[in-house]
Amino acid sequence: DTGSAAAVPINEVDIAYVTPVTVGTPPQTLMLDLDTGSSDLWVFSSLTPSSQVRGQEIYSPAKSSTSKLLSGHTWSIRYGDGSGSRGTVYTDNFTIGGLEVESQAVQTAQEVSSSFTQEQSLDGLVGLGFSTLNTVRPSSQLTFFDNARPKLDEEVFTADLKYHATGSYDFGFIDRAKYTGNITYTPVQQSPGYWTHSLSGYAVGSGAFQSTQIQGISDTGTTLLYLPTAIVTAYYRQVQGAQNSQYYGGYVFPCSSTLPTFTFGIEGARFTIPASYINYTRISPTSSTCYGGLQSSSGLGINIFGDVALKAAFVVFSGTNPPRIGFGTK
Ligand SMILES: Cc1cc(CN)n(C)n1
Repeated sequence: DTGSAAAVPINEVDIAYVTPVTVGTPPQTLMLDLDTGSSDLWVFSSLTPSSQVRGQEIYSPAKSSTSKLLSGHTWSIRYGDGSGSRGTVYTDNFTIGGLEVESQAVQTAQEVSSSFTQEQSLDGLVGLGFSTLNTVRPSSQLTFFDNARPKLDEEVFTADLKYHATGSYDFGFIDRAKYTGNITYTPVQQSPGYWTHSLSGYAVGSGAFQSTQIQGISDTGTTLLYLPTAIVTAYYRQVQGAQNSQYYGGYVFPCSSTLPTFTFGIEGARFTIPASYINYTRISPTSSTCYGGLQSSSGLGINIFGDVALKAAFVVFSGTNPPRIGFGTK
């Protein structure tokens, strides 16, 4: 089997991407954020207090003839950006792009943090990290990918995220029409549960490529690219008027700046992030100061290859044994 579904940016700066999924019988359609940086599948639901729901679609297990309570099981998750949610668990039929998993653990939110309430276009997340990260207790649950794996033509899923446009997620096949040349693969270290791998180096603009191993996680649920401070300062040194602002919590610069591109390496391959992806957003709608799509990872304890980097490539998440990740030019 295979599946293919859209990845739709939820706002004009691609802060996150959502994908239509269906839960239950008859199917209830929700727009979920497919997140390779976590492993919980959770949804706004009929159990979410109405004071915390602001325009989101909800899953109502009572309206599904195939829902089953996973009795005595709860979950609670906190993301790197401080957002979080918690609740109870049902199993039900779950499909993405025509690919169905029967009896998928669907984590129903009984509480969500304010940033989720404020994001009216996002109805929950589908964790596509390794199932070891799942927070359901007393018994942890499998991700959609792990449940779908036995029926997939190929043990892969791919991400084709786009800048200010709708991209796609595919399951079970690698679509040759979505990239040129070959996919370059590199090993993944699956503990503690992220898609952890290394970049082979970087270049700022037309500068020389610096060969250096940079370990981090490819995380479709994180908006920006977070790298070591030394690399980030070298980048913004090329930008007139750029500064690392305590007030805004990162590098800002005049929106009129000419930004350099940023190139990262995967083994011998090179992928260049256009300057426009790094001119991320105005710090407020009428401001002429802009916030960068490349920021320092020093506060995070981990480097994160988020959407700003991933949307510059066609990415293959391979669940083979051992797992690996592949990047193709598009
Ligand atoms: C909701 C959410 C998901 C992620 C990335 N895994 N972050 C940083 N926030």
